[in-house]
Amino acid sequence: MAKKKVTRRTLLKMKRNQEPIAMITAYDYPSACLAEDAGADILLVGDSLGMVVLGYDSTIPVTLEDMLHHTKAVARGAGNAMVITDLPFMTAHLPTGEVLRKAARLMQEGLAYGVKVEGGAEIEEKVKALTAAGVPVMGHLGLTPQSVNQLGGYLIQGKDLPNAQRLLDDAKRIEEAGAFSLVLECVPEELAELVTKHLEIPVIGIGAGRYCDGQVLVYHDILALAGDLHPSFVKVYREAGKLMASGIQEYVQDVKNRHFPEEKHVSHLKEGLLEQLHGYIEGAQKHEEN
Ligand SMILES: Nc1nc(=O)c2c([nH]1)NC[C@@H]1CN(c3ccc(C(=O)N[C@@H](CCC(=O)O)C(=O)O)cc3)CN21
Ligand SMILES: CC(C)C(=O)C(=O)O
Ligand SMILES: [Mg+2]
Repeated sequence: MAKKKVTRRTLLKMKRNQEPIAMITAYDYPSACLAEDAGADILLVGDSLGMVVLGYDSTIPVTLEDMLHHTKAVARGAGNAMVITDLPFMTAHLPTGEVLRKAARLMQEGLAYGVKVEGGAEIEEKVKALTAAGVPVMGHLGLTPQSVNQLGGYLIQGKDLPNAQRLLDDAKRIEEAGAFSLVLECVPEELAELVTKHLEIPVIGIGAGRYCDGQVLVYHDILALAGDLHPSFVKVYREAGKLMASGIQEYVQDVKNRHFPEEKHVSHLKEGLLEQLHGYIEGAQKHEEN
């Protein structure tokens, strides 16, 4: 577990000291407890939960109510780690009052520390408004999965000069709008390094190479727990999915073969009680006959 409550100041200090920031997604109480106990600095309640937990094939259908439900559970498992929740699809493009109200619900009801918002210049004013209202904002640039239908797939971003320049400009604008950190997803390592050096706020990469201030991966990806998605930036640390599948298969077979439950899993009636119950049943049957 991180020694002290992680705040935006902790993360700034880590960047200055070149101490890597470890972030991982968490979606419920047990995943939050495991990540917290492992010493993760930030738990991200990512809208990827739509794909790895709720079974949708993108993050687009995920609602604020979904995010709230999972954020509450994660907050109960988080000790010192910072809990950040994704604003779901379209939220940041609503009128400012509505954006503030939704962010407020994630903090007041969900107990999130702050929110993460996908986008650049087009959401700059919303980042300013959130920041002014006391909502810590984490930006998210590069591959922004909520725009998958617009982007044409989960593709590496910022590969040519105009797109790389736009990413650099967006990053600076999001920082200047008040964001306390930035996620950079699926961009070439050299570009991510430039952004990281260019910004004062911590940059946390996913598929963005080795030179960001921190890294984030999806919980289910590092444990090979789910999904048809196998992004090339993922490192599988444990084949937990296989372990779980074999355990569940064994249980089902044990039930069908009557190998479960065994004597040690059962309780028994006290001496004599069974005979009394037999007598009771016989008495009831006689009563019915009469
Ligand atoms: N399980 C999971 N892990 C994630 O990292 C993740 C989600 N779900 N859902 C929401 C988004 C979608 N993400 C993705 C999904 C696929 C790729 C992917 O396969 N990318 C190709 C790059 C293709 C190219 O441009 O060359 C890759 O090979 O990594 C990347 C990010 C990241 N997020
Ligand atoms: C992959 C991370 C950055 C994310 O946004 C999510 O999990 O939803
Ligand atoms: Mg997300």
